[in-house]
Amino acid sequence: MSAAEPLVLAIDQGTSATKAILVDRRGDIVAHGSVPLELSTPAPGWVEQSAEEIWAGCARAVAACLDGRDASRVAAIGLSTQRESLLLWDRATGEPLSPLISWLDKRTAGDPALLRAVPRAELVREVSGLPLDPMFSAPKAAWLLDRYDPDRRRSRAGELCLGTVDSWLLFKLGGAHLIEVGNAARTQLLDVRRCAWDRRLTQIFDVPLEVLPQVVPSQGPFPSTRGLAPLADGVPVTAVLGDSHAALFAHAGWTPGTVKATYGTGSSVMAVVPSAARVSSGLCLTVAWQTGGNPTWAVEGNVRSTGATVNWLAGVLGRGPAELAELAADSSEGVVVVPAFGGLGAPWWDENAVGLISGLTLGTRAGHLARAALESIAFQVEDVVAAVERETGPVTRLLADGGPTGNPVLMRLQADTSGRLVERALARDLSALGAAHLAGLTRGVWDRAALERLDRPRESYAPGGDETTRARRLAHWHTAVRRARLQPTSGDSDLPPARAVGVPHRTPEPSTVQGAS
Ligand SMILES: O=P(O)(O)OC[C@H](O)CO
Repeated sequence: MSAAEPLVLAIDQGTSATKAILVDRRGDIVAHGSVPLELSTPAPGWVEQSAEEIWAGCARAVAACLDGRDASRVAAIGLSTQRESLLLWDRATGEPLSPLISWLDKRTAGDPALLRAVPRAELVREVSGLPLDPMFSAPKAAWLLDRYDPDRRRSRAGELCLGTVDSWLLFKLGGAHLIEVGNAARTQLLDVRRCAWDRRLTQIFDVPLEVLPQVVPSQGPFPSTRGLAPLADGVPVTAVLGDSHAALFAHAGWTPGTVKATYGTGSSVMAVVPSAARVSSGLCLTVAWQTGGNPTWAVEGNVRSTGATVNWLAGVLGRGPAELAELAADSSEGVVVVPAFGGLGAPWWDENAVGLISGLTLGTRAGHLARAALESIAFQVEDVVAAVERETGPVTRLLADGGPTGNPVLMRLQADTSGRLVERALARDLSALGAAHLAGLTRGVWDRAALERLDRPRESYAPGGDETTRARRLAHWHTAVRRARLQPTSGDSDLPPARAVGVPHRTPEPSTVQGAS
């Protein structure tokens, strides 16, 4: 390393792009690089990405970020990655045998790999902290092995490697087959309390232990860089975090009581909890990170469609997503959009919920629909925050990050809908920043006190309106959610059948998850 002030490089490998940032000792982002990433949808419900393209994208993002910079000043590297997505590769050749099956992929809904776990759903949930859902890695692992190693012979012989994106990048960097514990906690194969693979879960999904990576704490040890020009080989990777976990870390959400919401295609609401006690059925229990030997647990609720709803409606109306906020009327005039495009995630976890628009009249205009689409984001996030509040106690402020938070209409709506102070992070790329913060901490670029003091600029939105109006609006939303979750009765036999059933979840009744509403 040169004598000049050290810099930390962070790579955020996400679903739609790979970003790299360079962070100085004050915590300021001094350079960026970004490379878009393709998704392919070869069959209905299938979503794949190319593992080699992901690796190439990381290299290009790093090169773009370091362009014109002194690469020898990079003292440490942090990785933040999309989670749950999974691929299979050959250990000896390092060649991917499969594409990366995205977390968005629903191919395992109704597949034997997932259905054989249904009778053990309660055990799976208790041990892994996660409800059965095609989003998580375990059913993807079973699906991949059923195709590429049906008798599991090559898996048991140690010839194959299953891995999430962090595993893949670490393998490409240093040849070791590892997974960071927070990412492992999202596979549904980990005992979330012991932070170790669980034999009952691996048996349920028929995934031999030999094909799984070694679970490593969030500060490593990880391999150093190799082949990531213009970096010299040997720069240490000193932090790996799941992207949602990394955003919570960047918000300084290290203690119970701080709740963050990351807005993107979907949204993740997450908060650290004091212990790994059982959580309510609407939320997931996960490992936020493991530093200094101790795991920190968090509860998380994933909303499937937030930014995606805006993109969808903008497309339908022939507008750009940014125009939708300008188009939005001051009121939806009773129109409610329930964006259950692929069922509903937290806190409902209902595969069979259908997307709907309710409250249409002959007076409904595009502006009312635009308003209702934005409101659906605020309502869904609030449903999860209310569930988190039941686990952690009063939540008076909500820390927000992600692209859609740049929309002031949405942020004001969130504050008014939630009745909580919303504080939006002004820094871009919070997931990358969180990985940089932890990597710099591990490497001694800053100590804990200096990390706490780093500037975290925010913009605040105080809640407006009164409690009665808030409760009435939420009740109206929940009525529409109940309609979206309504199943046809046998008397509706002249109607087309409900779409293919995924996994029957035990879902909470609206009345039990509305909480304060
Ligand atoms: O790639 P993102 O930022 O949409 O995040 C994906 C999540 O990690 C999926 O759980």
